[in-house]
Amino acid sequence: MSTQAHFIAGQWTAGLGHDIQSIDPAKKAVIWSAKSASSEQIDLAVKSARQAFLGWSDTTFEERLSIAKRYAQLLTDNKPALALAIAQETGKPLWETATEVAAMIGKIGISEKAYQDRTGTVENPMPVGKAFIRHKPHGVVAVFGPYNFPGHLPNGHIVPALLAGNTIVFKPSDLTPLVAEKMVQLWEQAGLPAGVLNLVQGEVETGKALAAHHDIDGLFFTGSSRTGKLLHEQFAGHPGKILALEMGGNNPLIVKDVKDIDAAVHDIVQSAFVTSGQRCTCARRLFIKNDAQGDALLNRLVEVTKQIKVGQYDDDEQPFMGAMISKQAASGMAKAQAELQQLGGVSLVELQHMDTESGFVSPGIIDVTKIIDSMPDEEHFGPLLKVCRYDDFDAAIDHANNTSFGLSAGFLGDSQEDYQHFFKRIRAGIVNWNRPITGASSAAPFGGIGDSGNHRASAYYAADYCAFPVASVELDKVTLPGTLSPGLTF
Ligand SMILES: NC(=O)c1ccc[n+]([C@@H]2O[C@H](COP(=O)([O-])OP(=O)(O)OC[C@H]3O[C@@H](n4cnc5c(N)ncnc54)[C@H](O)[C@@H]3O)[C@@H](O)[C@H]2O)c1
Ligand SMILES: O=CCC[C@H](NC(=O)CCC(=O)O)C(=O)O
Repeated sequence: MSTQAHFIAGQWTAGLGHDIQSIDPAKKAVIWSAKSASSEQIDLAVKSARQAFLGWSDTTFEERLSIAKRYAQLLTDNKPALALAIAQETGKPLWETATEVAAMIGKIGISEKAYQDRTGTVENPMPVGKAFIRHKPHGVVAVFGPYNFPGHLPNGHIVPALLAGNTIVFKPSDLTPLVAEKMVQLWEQAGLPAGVLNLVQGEVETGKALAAHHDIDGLFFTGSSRTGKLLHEQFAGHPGKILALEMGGNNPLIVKDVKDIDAAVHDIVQSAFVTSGQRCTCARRLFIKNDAQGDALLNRLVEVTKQIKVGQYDDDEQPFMGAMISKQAASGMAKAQAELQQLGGVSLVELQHMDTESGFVSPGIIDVTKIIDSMPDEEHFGPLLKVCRYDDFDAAIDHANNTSFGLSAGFLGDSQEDYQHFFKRIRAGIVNWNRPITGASSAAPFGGIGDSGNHRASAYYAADYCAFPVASVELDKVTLPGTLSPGLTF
């Protein structure tokens, strides 16, 4: 339980807003409760970040890095406790939340390299003087996190933003306040100066108030396309503010001519159902060739899916899938399935909301071949895979591209020529061959096109949106040029 839920100007403070709480969706227990930040407290958090900015941006990169390294060490020391908190708030199994903490630790080294590589200083000789390319932090930035990776994804904005010299007001998902609190406590222990990282907790209205604050210089957002678009509209007319949007997807996976059916089924399951389908990169639409091999693959997929273990995050024998984030999210998936069935989709494995008071759902597969042209282009953020049978490879690629999103896409097939054909035509920011489309590397850019992002990829390229470039030509004395412009006399 937490009462002092907000971290403003280096002090843990009780909220002055309304009651908020965090519920463990697997055990159905309240695990955190507090009061949200009031608009005055949000204002104080921005002011504190503004006050801390000059001092923080004046520190050297090495000084900032040494604090980030201490934070990485504290993450390592506290790995089991943080992995448990993530599991409790999200329902994700412990095997998976341990990998989330590992990704958070890995982010520090990767961001250090990315900072040097993408935003370091370049010096070029000139006939007179020198030319420099350097980078400066934007100032005060707001970081918004989603619930599905409550540690790793905000961490993916916070670490590079701090290394670049920005100060931050962090607004985590209202579904995962406990993890945010623990993260910020570790930064505090690592020795981050007061005001450099502030935490305000609350629901949508907290997000709205922070996003609307006149004194933020930018906003780094990971979340749904719906919210991202609202923020984009809100930032219209403010070209001076940097907005990085990491949003959802309606990601396709095409299978064609694979020899090893089990290997393909493995990659499909890993793409569609890991994290109970709650990854932005999860496969939502699966295109399978309409032939005997396609039939065999689909039968095997159905068989394996029915055997997927769903269970408690702390079960001794770990499940593949834990609970979804909330009972509402789980019933939302059952509703989405019912709507697709109503449109003419045929369930091959029915998704079940296993206990309506919890977030547990079993994975589902629905054949949407007959409604592929009429079904809504929506991200159903859970373990429901839509299957479409195709006769023609190019038509399958056209269908795969028939979405306003463009985050991840994959091809499973043994022909390199087919993959190259697919690669040329498919429109997405992450395109994989014979690998799951989830599990993207932090050492690569991560972002999508269309409704999936605004061309500010995160992960390795997060460095790019955390600083702006400054070009300088410099000479250590004011000097008359050797050759004067025509018409000038000295
Ligand atoms: N591309 C990526 O990197 C990526 C990664 C993870 C998740 N996602 C996407 O995130 C979504 C799931 O996360 P979510 O449900 O937490 O997203 P969400 O959009 O509901 O919430 C994200 C954050 O925005 C805040 N927020 C919500 N409405 C707001 C508003 N009107 N104004 C200001 N702030 C507001 C929330 O409180 C939260 O902190 C999925 O769509 C998923 O695909 C994308
Ligand atoms: O839910 C969306 C993120 C999914 C995750 N992507 C990453 O971890 C990107 C790498 C990074 O941000 O460091 C995935 O692909 O599974």
